[in-house]
Amino acid sequence: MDKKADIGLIGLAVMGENLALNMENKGFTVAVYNRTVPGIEEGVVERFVNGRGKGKHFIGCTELPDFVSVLQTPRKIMMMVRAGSAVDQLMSQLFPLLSSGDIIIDGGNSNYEDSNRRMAEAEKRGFRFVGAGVSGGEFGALYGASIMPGGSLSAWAEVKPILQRIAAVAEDGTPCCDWVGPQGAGHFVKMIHNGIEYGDMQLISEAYFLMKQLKGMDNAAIADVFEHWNEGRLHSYLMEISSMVLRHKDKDGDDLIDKILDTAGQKGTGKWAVINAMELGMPLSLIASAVFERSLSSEKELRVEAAKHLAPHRRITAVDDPSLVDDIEQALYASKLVSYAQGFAVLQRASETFSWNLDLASIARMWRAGCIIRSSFLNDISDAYQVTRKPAHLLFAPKFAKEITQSLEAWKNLVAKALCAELPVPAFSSALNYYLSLTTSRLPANMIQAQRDFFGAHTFERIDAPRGKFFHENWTGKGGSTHSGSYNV
Ligand SMILES: NC(=O)C1=CN([C@@H]2O[C@H](COP(=O)(O)OP(=O)(O)OC[C@H]3O[C@@H](n4cnc5c(N)ncnc54)[C@H](OP(=O)(O)O)[C@@H]3O)[C@@H](O)[C@H]2O)C=CC1
Ligand SMILES: O=C(CO)[C@H](O)[C@H](O)COP(=O)(O)O
Repeated sequence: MDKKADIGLIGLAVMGENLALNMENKGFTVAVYNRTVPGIEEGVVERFVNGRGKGKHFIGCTELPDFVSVLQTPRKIMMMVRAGSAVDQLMSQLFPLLSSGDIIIDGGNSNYEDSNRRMAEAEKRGFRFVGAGVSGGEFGALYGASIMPGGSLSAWAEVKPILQRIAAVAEDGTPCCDWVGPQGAGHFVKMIHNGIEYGDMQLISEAYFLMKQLKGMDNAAIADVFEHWNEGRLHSYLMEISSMVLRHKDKDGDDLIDKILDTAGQKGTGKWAVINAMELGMPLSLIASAVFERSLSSEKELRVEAAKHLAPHRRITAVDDPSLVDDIEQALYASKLVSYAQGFAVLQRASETFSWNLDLASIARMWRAGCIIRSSFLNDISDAYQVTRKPAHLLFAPKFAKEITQSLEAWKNLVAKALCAELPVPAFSSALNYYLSLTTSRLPANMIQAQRDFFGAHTFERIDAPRGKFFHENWTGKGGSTHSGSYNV
């Protein structure tokens, strides 16, 4: 063999295959491996090396020992396989084959807690581990993705020249890949990215639904609006592809969108984002509404039954409302602000809780190109955090504070109109409720505290006593003075 490979890539499905091609195109020699499952998954490596990889600098391997042996040391092995047990299985197959200092990169959508554990397991054996969130889908993988690496810090210098070369490049020339932090920080950041992706997709779907149902617009007219919005502050990849989706015809010349079943799938990262936000005590309510709406959408048969039994007379009549499209634009932008503010607040809390020292401005910069949520708006978020005194909440950044207050009137009207027309807008309304709660200095939580103390002696704080001093009331005169602990979980 003439030359050893600069990097090895395991998993030749859509992401792995395209990342391998991207690496080779940037001048790296890449060893590729995919498992063989007799009778089910055979010949994957041969098909790739003799197909899209033909004549290029690939070393195809069908056995892991061969694959490991053709890599330059310290070895850099990137796995692009299904998250979960497949990653653990591969790592335990690799461990006996590796040498001290070798680096395993997990580029899949792994759970960050698994990455915490895997880094510890790899380091215990003298290896290094990088949990790298990768976003960009098929085309990002091929032409430039957003890559969020974290884990064993000493590995960064080794993997940086490759990961930054295959990353997308933002308009200012910066690669959309930088070191995120220790342990599973890279996968945590990718998880929040995906949660935000869920939120953006749900918001665009609600905008589409309102234009279709409440305004009676056809797909081409909605596509025109999306294209127009894409030239302004709502510019984003998801907005761009949504207009393309709306114009796409099937083989019969019909709009394909109208023939797609209304049940959304999900592979877990949105759900994890919400679970982990809850663990951290953070309100990620817009993303939660997007996850739950996907779950409800998948209950198609139940919804059809419910529509028949509970709302048999519902008829949505299109209204001639000249301001509706503008109101939707304002509601969409304001809701998007809420969603990103919530997502970044979770990142901030995770950074403090796990001592990760996340750089929020750098994370926003990494998401400006290559990834699914890429948009010009991320420049504004990066600017908001690139100041000496960071805002305690993204919505306090002067630009966003001004924009969200200016949108409030249209946003309220839109949500009210949608609900009065019996059209569901879970993300628009969740965002509005969050904004209203956030800006209400006295919420009715005093009632909840009183109820908790009444039934379980859970104690409460008083407005006329210092914070942290807890009281218990003998509400009925029949209880004792013993109270429960005042901890929060
Ligand atoms: N698709 C996308 O847009 C994106 C995906 N990702 C993540 O990248 C990773 C790869 O995704 P994608 O390309 O979509 O494909 P899949 O998520 O469908 O993963 C398929 C790959 O995993 C391999 N695999 C599955 N089980 C095992 C196992 N037990 N041992 C070894 N290999 C196994 C498959 O091998 P085989 O062919 O033999 O079945 C195949 O190479 C996933 O973690 C995904 O979440 C990240 C960003 C975007
Ligand atoms: O990571 C991604 C994009 O960033 C993947 O495409 C992911 O599969 C999307 O999530 P879901 O399948 O749950 O919609």
